[in-house]
Amino acid sequence: MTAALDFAGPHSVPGAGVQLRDLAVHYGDRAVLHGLNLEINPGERIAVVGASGGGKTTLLRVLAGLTLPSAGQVRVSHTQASPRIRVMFQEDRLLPWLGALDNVTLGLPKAERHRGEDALRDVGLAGRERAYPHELSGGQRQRVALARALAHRPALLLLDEPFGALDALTRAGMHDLLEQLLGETGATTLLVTHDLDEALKLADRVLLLGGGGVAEDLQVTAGPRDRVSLEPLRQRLEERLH
Ligand SMILES: Nc1ncnc2c1ncn2[C@@H]1O[C@H](COP(=O)(O)OP(=O)(O)OP(=O)(O)O)[C@@H](O)[C@H]1O
Repeated sequence: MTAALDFAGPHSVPGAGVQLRDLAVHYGDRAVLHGLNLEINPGERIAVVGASGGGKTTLLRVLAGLTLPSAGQVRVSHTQASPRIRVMFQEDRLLPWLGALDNVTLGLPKAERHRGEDALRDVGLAGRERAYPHELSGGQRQRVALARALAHRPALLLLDEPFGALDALTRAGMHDLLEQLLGETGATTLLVTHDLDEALKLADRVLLLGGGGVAEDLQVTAGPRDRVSLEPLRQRLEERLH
């Protein structure tokens, strides 16, 4: 009998720490990010919000190693020499010619492929291992993408508007699922979102990007995450956003 979450529990990988010092990213002569300093503790769950074009995706891409900074330092520290970093995008980015299970285990070392079925079960897709992406709904495809990210046991999990293309109901279900699964992994998580409710539900700390750097760095206090308790935080973020 395997544990409910094979990628969690005593064998889960601890989260990575992240340090950014004086980070700058220029596109041509335009500085999208500049003088950005940020420290993320291992296992923290961060949401990044901010005006459109403010550099949220750029920050995520720098952490993923997909965009090279123009200046500054990026450090991802971990007990392992090469901590795994996984990214989940708004589009599922599944390979259409592979079934769900093969999509999840793609790129996993042979000895770790057994985790694929457990991961699919944990996202509610037991029995759909052989289904091709075109046979699944948008929400189910994002579940496969989530299973794929988690089956790799990342030390750093980067989520770029992962539910942005889903309808409200499916999205709410994905929030519950992600909240549960993140609680069971040690991964440090950075979620880029336009949705303040999503940010306040899933994160311990919300960063508002603005003016090229971190304009607000707000801790989401422990306790019930109901609308009333979160209202002051939400208002502060709303004011800064508009
Ligand atoms: N590869 C690129 N080349 C040139 N400009 C780019 C490139 N990638 C992003 N930009 C520009 O940099 C700015 C920041 O983009 P980024 O996608 O990081 O912002 P964002 O905060 O994620 O925006 P949104 O909320 O709309 O997704 C935008 O003006 C964008 O057009």
